[in-house]
Amino acid sequence: MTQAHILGFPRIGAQRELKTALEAHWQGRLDETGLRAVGAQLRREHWQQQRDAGLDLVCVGDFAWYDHLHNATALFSAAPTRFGLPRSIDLAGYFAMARGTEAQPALAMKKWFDTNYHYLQPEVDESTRFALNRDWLLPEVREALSLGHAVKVVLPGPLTWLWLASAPTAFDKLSLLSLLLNPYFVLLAELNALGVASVQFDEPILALDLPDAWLDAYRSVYRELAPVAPPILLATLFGSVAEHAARLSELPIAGLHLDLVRGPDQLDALLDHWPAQRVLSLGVVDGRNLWRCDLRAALATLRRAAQRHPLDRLWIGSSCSLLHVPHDLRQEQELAPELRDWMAFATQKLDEVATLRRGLIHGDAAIADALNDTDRALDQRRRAATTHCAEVRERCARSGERRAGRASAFAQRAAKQRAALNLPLLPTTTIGSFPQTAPIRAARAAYRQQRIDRAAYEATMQHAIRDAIERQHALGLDVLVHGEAERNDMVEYFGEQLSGFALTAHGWVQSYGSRCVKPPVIYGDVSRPAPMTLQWTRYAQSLTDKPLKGMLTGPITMLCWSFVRDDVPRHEVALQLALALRDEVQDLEQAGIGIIQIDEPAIREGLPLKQADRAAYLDWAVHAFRLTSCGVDDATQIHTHMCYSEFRDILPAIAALDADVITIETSRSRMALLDAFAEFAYPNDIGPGLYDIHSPRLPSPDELHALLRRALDVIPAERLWVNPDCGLKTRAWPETEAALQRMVSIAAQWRRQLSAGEAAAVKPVAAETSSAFD
Ligand SMILES: CN1c2c(nc(N)[nH]c2=O)NC[C@@H]1CNc1ccc(C(=O)N[C@@H](CCC(=O)N[C@@H](CCC(=O)N[C@@H](CCC(=O)O)C(=O)O)C(=O)O)C(=O)O)cc1
Ligand SMILES: N[C@@H](CCS)C(=O)O
Ligand SMILES: [Zn+2]
Repeated sequence: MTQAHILGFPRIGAQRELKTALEAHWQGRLDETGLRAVGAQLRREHWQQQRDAGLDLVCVGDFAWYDHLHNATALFSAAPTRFGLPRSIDLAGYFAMARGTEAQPALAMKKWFDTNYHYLQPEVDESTRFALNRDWLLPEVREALSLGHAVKVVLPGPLTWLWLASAPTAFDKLSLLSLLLNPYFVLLAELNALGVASVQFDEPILALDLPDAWLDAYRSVYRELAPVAPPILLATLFGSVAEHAARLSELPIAGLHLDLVRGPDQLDALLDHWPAQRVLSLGVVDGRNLWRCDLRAALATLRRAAQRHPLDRLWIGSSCSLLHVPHDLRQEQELAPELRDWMAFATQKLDEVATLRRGLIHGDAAIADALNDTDRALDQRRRAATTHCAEVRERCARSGERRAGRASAFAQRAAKQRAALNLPLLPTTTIGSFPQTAPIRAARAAYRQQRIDRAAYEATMQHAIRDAIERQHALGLDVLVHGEAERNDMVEYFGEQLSGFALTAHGWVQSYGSRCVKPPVIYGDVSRPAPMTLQWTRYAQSLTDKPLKGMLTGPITMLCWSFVRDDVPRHEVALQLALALRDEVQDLEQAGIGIIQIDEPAIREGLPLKQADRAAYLDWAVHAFRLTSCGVDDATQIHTHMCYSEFRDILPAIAALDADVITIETSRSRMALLDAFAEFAYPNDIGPGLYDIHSPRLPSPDELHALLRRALDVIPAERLWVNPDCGLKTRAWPETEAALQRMVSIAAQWRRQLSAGEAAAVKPVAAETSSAFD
């Protein structure tokens, strides 16, 4: 029977109930029973929503306390031995790996393919062994079955889990595959016995360029698992798998899911190969963006498929999990009705999927109201004057004619900057944000709710900035920042001030663990009506004689971390953003700000998954950054910052950005990334992150010392900066100051020794007793 389903639902809750409960639990204000009750309630509500919308199956296994890949790590008892956990991982052990402990840094956090969601990276080596832990997943399956739902269990495919795991360099992870299949095997047999309707194996790695050995492994995996499992739906997502059509058709699986939003052209290749007696699930409702589905276009695609594949074996779905979109558009009462009419959040997408199923089976007449309403909204969007600005288009056309670049080469600029800034060897700095304290957030909430006026709000922000400057003075940092107190988020803040952007009030999307972001929506041409950061930066600089780093979010990060219009190519939107931000850079320079950081943490994330598409992206992404940054004088120092991504494969593009200084995340990988920068002979200054800011764990002086020493082994001291690996907004002041104090002190020791030519003799400062682990 034609079935309607989604690949997963957001778990954080319409009111971010899971976030609130998790943070209360971590702070000791909610016990495990209370936390579990919140999780169970959310699951119940989300299953009921799927059922009420008319979907044929509900997803079980998409709920996670922190991350769904980490759930599989717990389910298969694959904790790295360094955590010293018992074989059966419990909730406390799960959180210990996610957040780090006094003794152990957390698992590395990595970007989930090209999304802004972060997964916890499993760690494997030749001693890794697996066993099914029945405390995970199975109780949730029983929960859903007992509520009478038709259950589709969602699991990371074994090859995706293994591919994403980190391992020692020379170790072949595939050698663990047969061991990993054992617990899968046992689990699938149990799911079968429980009466689960289907198991969805998410295998997003199929959208990458995979080595043959991994592609070959698909056959043995699914041959082994299929005989004991409920019907297996292998879900591909985030790109086309057309080149694997023949190979996938040979797998002994019941169904295949295609992401037709990211890979619309793959349908024909799959229809050529995919056997008629098996299920083909077509992901036509976009799980990555919030634009309303063009129901007629989606129906046309489905009908084209139905001409070549039996209708009762066609499923209709979301392109990927709805994890990446906010919960419910009905909460957005403050959004302009015109704009709201163009959108669909997760809840509305459930209806879209169900409507498409009805339309496909019963014809247009059965969904006439929905079709007419969509036609009206989409037509209105196409004709809207608010999306088009002739001035912006003309400026972009003019700017596209030339390549942007700094006036002089790095060496000449560096000399002028040294003279202008007068910084010591191994300058110390931070990445931009300081703790977003309760009073800061409360003042912003009060201002938003009009309980305080603009003057009172600004006074609170100025107070926070003054406080941050004083603390940085006391710590002895060399390059100061204003601390970003006034920013709710590094992307949303700019979105609020740029034309062409709209903001939601409740459009939260999980980024990692309990942390959420509210991506702004780019619906029209982008421009900058007025300076965005000048006032705060000037104020901060007025409080110090030290250099103060201006702080901007770069064009590619603005693009990647927003919901972007789908009626204009992404490279054009990037160009518009670059020109708007370029104006801000120049205003900062004119105001006497000698160092300007343009954050581009998302530049790697935007990289297409397939090699063949990468050069074109990197070309326009680098151009956008250079256009933003290169209009300044040689003596103005441009910094950039990147975090939580694998940068090895884009080092030439990173070098082509030609930022004078780059700060990067390296601490969770213990500087492994820095080796890549060194091997590539990265030419400009580097600040490898010396400690992980996403964990409340205080770095020990020994660790800081060892990491700085490793950095000095591969980067000349004259080009090395000392900093944490990302902004400090998620931390509290006591742990922030304690960590920075250690960092500054280690830098000072090395500086003294290097100046005295006695590098080898440097010893770590004595370890302080307490740890700020909370
Ligand atoms: C650097 N990172 C970022 C990514 N993406 C972004 N868009 N931004 C980023 O900074 N991707 C990669 C990483 C991910 N890292 C993080 C780190 C931290 C957070 C985070 O802390 N998120 C906050 C929400 C931040 C925010 O928008 N705050 C607003 C609203 C706060 C709020 O909830 N207010 C309450 C009232 C509170 C009160 O005190 O009364 C309300 O409105 O109901 C603000 O400060 O005004 C989080 O809480 O999860 C995310 C990604
Ligand atoms: N300047 C930002 C960068 C985060 S990636 C911050 O410090 O939070
Ligand atoms: Zn960062």
